[in-house]
Amino acid sequence: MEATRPIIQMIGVEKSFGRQKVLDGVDLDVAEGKTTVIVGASGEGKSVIIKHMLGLLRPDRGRILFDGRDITRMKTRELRRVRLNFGVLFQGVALFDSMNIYDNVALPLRERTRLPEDEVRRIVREKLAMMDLEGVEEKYPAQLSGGMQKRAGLARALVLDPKVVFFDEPTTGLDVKRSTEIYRLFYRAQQQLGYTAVIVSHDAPKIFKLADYVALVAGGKVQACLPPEEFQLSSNPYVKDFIESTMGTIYDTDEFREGMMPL
Ligand SMILES: Nc1ncnc2c1ncn2[C@@H]1O[C@H](COP(=O)(O)OP(=O)(O)OP(=O)(O)O)[C@@H](O)[C@H]1O
Repeated sequence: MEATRPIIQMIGVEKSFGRQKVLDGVDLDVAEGKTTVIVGASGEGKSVIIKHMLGLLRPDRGRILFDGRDITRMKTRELRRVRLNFGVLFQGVALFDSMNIYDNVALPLRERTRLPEDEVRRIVREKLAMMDLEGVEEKYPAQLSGGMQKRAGLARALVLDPKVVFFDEPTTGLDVKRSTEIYRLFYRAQQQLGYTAVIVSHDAPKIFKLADYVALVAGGKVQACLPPEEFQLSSNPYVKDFIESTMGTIYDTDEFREGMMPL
């Protein structure tokens, strides 16, 4: 894979909540235009890492750079401008129930830009089409399936053409078919729009297919950030543990069983 420059860098980031030290020197480069998937056991600090990248949490120590600029030292106004580069889809961040899908997706454009309504309409339709959601503009969130709601949320996250899209637990609550659909559309949209993706996921090892890099968070640090094939061969003990604990899932998949048949 060709080397790409990091669009986000975390350097020696430490963070405690009370007496609990969650991040103990996190170093992580997020490669521009690529997909970095953050994995790790529950409670290891994956979401805390994302919140630092977004500037929602400030580190006790260390720096976080976006495009080479230290966001930990920015004033609120400057940080707000930086955040215009980010699209966010968090677990549990729902659409507004009282607005139809069109208005939900149009909201960031109306709040953050002064585009005329016909331009807003063009962009909203384009993003909904990208998520295979034509014809739902007038519907309200409650009238859509869980998978469609997530896709509408993704359309909204993409509406300002962000440089980086953060996706925390994208498929929570969805069955295998619907979660595969989300990943497929996410991948297709990324091919078209070229954004950098940072995904927190429990879908290992399935998610490895989507990843350019897999970053494992354990023991307060990023233990490894490697392309999936190298990640699976890493000799780092935390990575080996993680791979072993997810191996069960690998053995359970159809592809694996089919692959084993000839033996
Ligand atoms: N604002 C906060 N105040 C206090 N503790 C927090 C706060 N945010 C996170 N924590 C703690 O930090 C730890 C890491 O949380 P985090 O949500 O990042 O884990 P995670 O790896 O994303 O877990 P999961 O996979 O279960 O979502 C947890 O013990 C959590 O309770």
